[in-house]
Amino acid sequence: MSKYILAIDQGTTSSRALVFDNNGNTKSIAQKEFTQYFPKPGWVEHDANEIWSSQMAVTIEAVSKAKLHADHIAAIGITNQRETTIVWNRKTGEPVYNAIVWQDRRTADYCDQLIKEGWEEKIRGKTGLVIDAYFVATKVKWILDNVDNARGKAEAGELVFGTVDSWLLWNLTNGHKHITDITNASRTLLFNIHTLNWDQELLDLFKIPRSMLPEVCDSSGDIAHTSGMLFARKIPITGVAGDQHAALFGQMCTKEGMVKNTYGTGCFMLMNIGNKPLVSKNKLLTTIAWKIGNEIHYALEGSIFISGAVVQWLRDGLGLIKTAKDSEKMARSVKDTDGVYFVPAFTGLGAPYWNQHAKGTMVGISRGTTAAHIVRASLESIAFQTHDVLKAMEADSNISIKELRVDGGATENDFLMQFQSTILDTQIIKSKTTEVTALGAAYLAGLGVGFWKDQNDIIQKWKVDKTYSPEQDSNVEKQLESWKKAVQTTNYWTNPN
Ligand SMILES: Nc1ncnc2c1ncn2[C@@H]1O[C@H](COP(=O)(O)OP(=O)(O)O)[C@@H](O)[C@H]1O
Ligand SMILES: O=P(O)(O)OC[C@H](O)CO
Repeated sequence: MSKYILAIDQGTTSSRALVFDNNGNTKSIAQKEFTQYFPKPGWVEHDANEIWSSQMAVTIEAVSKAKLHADHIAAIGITNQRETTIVWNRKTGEPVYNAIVWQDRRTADYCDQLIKEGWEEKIRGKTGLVIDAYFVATKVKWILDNVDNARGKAEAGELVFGTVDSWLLWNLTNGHKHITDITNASRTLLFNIHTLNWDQELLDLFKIPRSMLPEVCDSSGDIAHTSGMLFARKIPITGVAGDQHAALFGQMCTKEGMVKNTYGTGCFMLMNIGNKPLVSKNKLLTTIAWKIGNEIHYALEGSIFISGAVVQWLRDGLGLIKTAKDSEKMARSVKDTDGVYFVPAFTGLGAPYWNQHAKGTMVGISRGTTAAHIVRASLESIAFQTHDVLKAMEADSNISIKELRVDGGATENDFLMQFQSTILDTQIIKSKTTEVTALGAAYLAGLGVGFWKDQNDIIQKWKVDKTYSPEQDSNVEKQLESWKKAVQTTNYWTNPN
């Protein structure tokens, strides 16, 4: 009877739900965009209640579109935008403030202070992360310090915090479970990735009461059940992982050295590094890829904050293109960028540069520069940022990356994928399923409920759509050199000393 897995994919710009069959084929999909709030420059917020209502709406829609009912769903898998932080009232379930989104920079100055105080090495050692406004802890601290009575209530045990997985699980279980999966926990700056526990020294540093913390669960297994509010039957929730971790699993990068890059709003490259948390010497992050029972995998991660979002900006901010797809035609209409380089540091620069205060910088403009050159430079910037992360990853792991598995909205762009392959001198392999993140969550859930026997059962289902191989281009070195100078210019602009 239960022949399908339902995946809930709560992303930065939209909530999605997908139903997958036993072969990993998509039976139905429903998607709803929700409101982005930008209350001040550098601030990005979501309405946590809208996250939940949009997610609930698409979940019901996906099941009904597939002409199924609750009995047909063997299990639910959850995957989510990571680091986005919500604090809510334990009794009423009401958020005390909007969700502070991963892109939000409001705590950048406080992070600078922590760096000055010399916390970098200790925090990296314990959490695998760098000190940056990107992560959760400083966002929770900001809410406790800035929302009326929040700190007092938190200290009295009245408030709880969670990332988006935790918020969805709370609502799906009607407030019965306050849990988070281990991959999401590993993005908080509060979780020790060696001991696999919340770290008291870091909780003290950020002044976050322990009573606010969710319980940490595995990424696959018996995690929770829906409360019966959403669907008549209580459905088991047996898979939960942050979206990039789920995508690594969905790409079946289950062996050490395998790498994927997801080209969505941002770009996130993850390499499976096996069961040892290798600490990066090249400004990458170490994160927990997944934990299933006693089996733990770590990953090296390069987080690029802006990739597909640059194309949205070309469309909505500059009006240079009508649709994201147009960017390809326009980029191809010129033979190169005519010397224009664009560093799209709209929300600071992530890996491997980590400049919290960076702003977008365009260099090399002349009277002959056209919209097409700017569009092309924007697409190329995605590939150049990916190049810098990949090189850092090779240096850290001592592995020469011969194959990069890719997914996400911007992989629809053939120009970008081909350029990427040439710049990296690496094969780019696009998987057949475009919804790899949701599929990864479905796989984790399916394994947790015995829908699939084991990982080998799943590996065979992974299929290639397209492969891009490097083209001969004598300009690559020169372009990389110019890109490097453009990044230096960006850094100089925000930090002239
Ligand atoms: N043909 C295209 N060329 C370049 N970028 C594209 C194209 N199609 C979609 N995108 C970009 O992909 C992103 C959406 O991808 P998606 O994987 O849905 O991201 P997310 O999960 O972060 O919302 C958008 O930022 C959009 O601009
Ligand atoms: O929602 P996405 O796909 O842009 O992913 C966001 C990341 O999880 C942020 O770390």
